[in-house]
Amino acid sequence: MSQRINTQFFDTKIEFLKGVGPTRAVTLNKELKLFTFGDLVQYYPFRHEDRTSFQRISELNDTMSAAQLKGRIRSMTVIGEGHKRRLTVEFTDGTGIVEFVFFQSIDWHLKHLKEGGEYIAYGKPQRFGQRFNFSHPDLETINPENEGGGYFQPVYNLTETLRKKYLDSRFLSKIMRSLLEQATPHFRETLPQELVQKYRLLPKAEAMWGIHLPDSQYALTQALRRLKFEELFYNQLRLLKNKLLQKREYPGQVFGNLDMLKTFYQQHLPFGLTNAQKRVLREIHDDFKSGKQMNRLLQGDVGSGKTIVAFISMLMAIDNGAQACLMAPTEILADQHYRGLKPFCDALGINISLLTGSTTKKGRKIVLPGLQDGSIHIAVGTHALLEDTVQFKNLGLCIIDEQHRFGVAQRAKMWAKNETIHPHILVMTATPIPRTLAMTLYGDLDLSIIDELPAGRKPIETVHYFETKRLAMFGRVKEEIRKGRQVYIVYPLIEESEKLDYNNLMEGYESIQRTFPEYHISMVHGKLFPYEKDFEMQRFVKGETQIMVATTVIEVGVNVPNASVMVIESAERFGLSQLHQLRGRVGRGAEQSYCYLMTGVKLSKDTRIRIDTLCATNNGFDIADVDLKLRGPGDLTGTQQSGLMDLLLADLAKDGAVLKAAREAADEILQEDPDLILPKNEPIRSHIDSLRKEETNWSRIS
Ligand SMILES: Nc1ncnc2c1ncn2[C@@H]1O[C@H](COP(=O)(O)OP(=O)(O)OP(=O)(O)O)[C@@H](O)[C@H]1O
Repeated sequence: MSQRINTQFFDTKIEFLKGVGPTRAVTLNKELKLFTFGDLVQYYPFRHEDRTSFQRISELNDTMSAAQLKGRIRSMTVIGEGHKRRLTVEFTDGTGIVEFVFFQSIDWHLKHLKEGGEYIAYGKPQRFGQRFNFSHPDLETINPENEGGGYFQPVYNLTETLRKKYLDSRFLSKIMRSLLEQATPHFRETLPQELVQKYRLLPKAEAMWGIHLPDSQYALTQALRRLKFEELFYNQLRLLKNKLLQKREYPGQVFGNLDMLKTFYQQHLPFGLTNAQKRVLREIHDDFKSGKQMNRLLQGDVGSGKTIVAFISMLMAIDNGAQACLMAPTEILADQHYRGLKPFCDALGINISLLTGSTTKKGRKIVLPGLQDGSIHIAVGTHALLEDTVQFKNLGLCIIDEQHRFGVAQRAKMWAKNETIHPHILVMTATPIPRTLAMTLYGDLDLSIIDELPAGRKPIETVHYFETKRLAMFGRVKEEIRKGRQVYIVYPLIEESEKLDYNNLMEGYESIQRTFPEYHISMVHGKLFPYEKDFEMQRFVKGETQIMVATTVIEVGVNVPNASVMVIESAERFGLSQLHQLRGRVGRGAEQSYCYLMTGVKLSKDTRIRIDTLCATNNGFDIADVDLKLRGPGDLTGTQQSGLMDLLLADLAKDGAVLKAAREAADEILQEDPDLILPKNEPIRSHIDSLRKEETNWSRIS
């Protein structure tokens, strides 16, 4: 989120800044989209080089990520020709000799560097034989400003054109200094004093100096903390304020009657609910009683029993004269939910129907009128439910399984299916999202977590096998099948190399047929027609086949409790959360289950971490944390574009503590002053005003 500083001073064009002028201004406009003082001052460096002290050549070692030397050029030699040409420079400080190597801008260096001249050099030392070598070090002549070291050099993102024109980080830090000198009296405090004091934050102006030109590591850390806090505070304030508005503006149907639920609970529920399931149901019921429209995210690890929570929530709606729908991301899942819930519905006298892309015209002719006249109580389906032709008499609850496959737009579409009084929305996800991410991504939803697995589940034992040990793995698989268990063998399928993957899958299938001639095998992949998928799936569900060879179509939600082995082929090609999801297809009954990760022999560092993490833990939330660190939030959710995530400074993988504090602060302020009218909150009001000019995200909020 931009941290716009809205005073006239910051609207001044950068060409008027000392050291810039019209020509450079045009380049900066074009290359970095920097037009005004405000743009420039918010162009933050992405790191700082520690130029506080000098190292001696005799002290250099291999572990240093960078070193700063002060010395003299002994000689310069050009070696090679054409594009193999390079310049080597011998440099000494009296304690030893190092070599600088330049592959580019050789002529420029020859012109500007002088043998015998004294310079300060900064770069990464690398040992070559007896000597240390610096590739393209940063060289400066010694002057009164840099002679003693003692400063941090900010490093800005630059383009090639800028570098060619010598508009480099040093240039930017110079103009930044002159800008900050002028700007200091113009910075407005964007946070209320109370917050600045309570969270011991630097004042805005000081933080702006600190992030560009800190005089110590401490000053930099403090500046970053203050600015990240501000960014996250406004991010959370917006989400919480939205939530507040929604609660205020949108009434919800009240579902107070629980008769059907009690009958179900006493007569039909095949197991006792876990405490976590009970707690979550209470949270949902509290929402249903509140008279406000519910918007809740239900997170639960794989196999934690979300479906039954969904069903009981639907019962509450139906018991009170409303209809409910459950939307799943794939036909297989929709079908599974339908088959799983149908017997319960039959026992309770509830009409449930399935609506997917493969529902026939004839089928639709029954389902659509049934939903419209209210005789069908529950619709289970895929995104086919979103179509305009699907109309409900009184949709009271919409449950969306696996939200991240649906967009926010779809959520809104479901919302509009009841114009009189919007349905309650429950979003369920089995991909645990780290708390920090959930707070920013779904910060406007209430959060319920099922953090407990049903009793009697044994943790899945996960083992990594290199391809060379395949036979040993097959041996263990056989053992399990002999005990009467079933096995999944999953192959990756990604679009770019679909054909290749398909061939792999077929080869795998044949080799499995050869290895297990005595057993029956099902195969499911994306090229099958839905009815074929369904047929194969059902053979496995019924236990007619012992092995299911599949691509990731089975990734989410498939529930066959007798399956106790999951073999993941080419595991290096899957992301961590996806591996966890796949593994979650086993361990759903009382038997000990196993997950075998097959990989080639050469593993990258990231793959190693993924495999080790999976072997070490079954906890989806811990896994999500590692995944966030490995992949970053955008990749994890595919929501980089959503606008919710465009954080400039804060890193959700690392700044969890700041985020928590910022959310707490935003929450406290809104509790006390929901409309932000108290005089002490004036800085917030005027900051939002300036943000609103730039960002539509804020425009709804008054
Ligand atoms: N309290 C419970 N005690 C025993 N078994 C339970 C309980 N709750 C659910 N189950 C069973 O656990 C299995 C997994 O439940 P469910 O399919 O709802 O998981 P889930 O949370 O949707 O997980 P996933 O997202 O992996 O599909 C099902 O066979 C279900 O019947």
